[in-house]
Amino acid sequence: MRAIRFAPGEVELLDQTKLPHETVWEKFTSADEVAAAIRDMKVRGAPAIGAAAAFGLAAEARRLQGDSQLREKLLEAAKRLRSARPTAVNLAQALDEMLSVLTQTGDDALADALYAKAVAIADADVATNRRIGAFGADVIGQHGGHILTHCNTGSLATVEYGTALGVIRALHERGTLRHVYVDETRPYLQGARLTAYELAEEGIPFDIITDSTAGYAMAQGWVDAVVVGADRIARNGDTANKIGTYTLAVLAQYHGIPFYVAAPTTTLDLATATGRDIPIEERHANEVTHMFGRPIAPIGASARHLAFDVTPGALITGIITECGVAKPPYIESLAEMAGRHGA
Ligand SMILES: CSC[C@@H](O)[C@@H](O)C(=O)COP(=O)(O)O
Repeated sequence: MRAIRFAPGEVELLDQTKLPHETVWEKFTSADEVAAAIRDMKVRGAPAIGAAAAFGLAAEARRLQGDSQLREKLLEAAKRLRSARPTAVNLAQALDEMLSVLTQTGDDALADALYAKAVAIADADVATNRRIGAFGADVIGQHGGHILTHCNTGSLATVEYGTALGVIRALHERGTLRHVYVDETRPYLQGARLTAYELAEEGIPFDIITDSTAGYAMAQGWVDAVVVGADRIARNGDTANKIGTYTLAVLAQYHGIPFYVAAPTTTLDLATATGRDIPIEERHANEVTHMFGRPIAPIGASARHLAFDVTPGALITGIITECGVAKPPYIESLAEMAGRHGA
């Protein structure tokens, strides 16, 4: 399953706000259109927004071909794409990679070179996720086959296969997965709408649970391990991920259940010392007070929608990357993973 299709000068995104009941592809031919799609969460998930932004910038270069201010305009477009969502570092990371092309290529070849770079970013993501899946299945398979996950980290959140959901897919492929508990993930319901959709397509057994059921599920012994994705991982292992992840990690520790993060090394932000320095996106309160455009709270009720929280590295059993599984102390093991990636 893929939610991103591309060709020179355009990128098509499967509108994730409409899944699972409507399958609507939208075509974009400019960076600003893609930035809006990222902001509106038509495409979401850290690696997926990185890849979408890369194709958005490539499309912009083709649209502006022949413009005397091509480079300045591309730099401005990259800024607007970068600010579409602030927490997922993959977005900035993919754009930095794209902009590195500008210094190596003349104007005439820029559109082709940027498109080729975007394709390389997308292809690398798929290969990376397969490796995360294999490392993750090795380590999580030891704990048992009942897994709890949060948000959506699958093919829809990446280019294909997924990170935490890639681990779950790999466990299923090996025949060791027994059951998945899927947090519904208020308020955008990425678990209930998107993860459930992907698991159903694969024939993987699962139950959706409300986010607040996780503690009871753990206390009942239903959960052998938790695996989640990440939007940004600081140098010390502190991990920003979908709001509610921190709560799960605290619950997992209380119940003695291993808690894993699965993420590509492109989600590591070693320039950021701790989770305190990670920018946390706050989205419109309407997303909490309304559902599918209809009010569920008193009109005018005040609300806050923090899209992510930060789980301290101390609560994380291991961070599964495509270069291996980092274990505490993360200051050392994450630097080693980044080094292996660069090697
Ligand atoms: C492989 S996706 C990893 C994370 O991006 C994912 O867990 C998550 O928090 C997504 O948040 P979203 O707000 O849906 O973009």
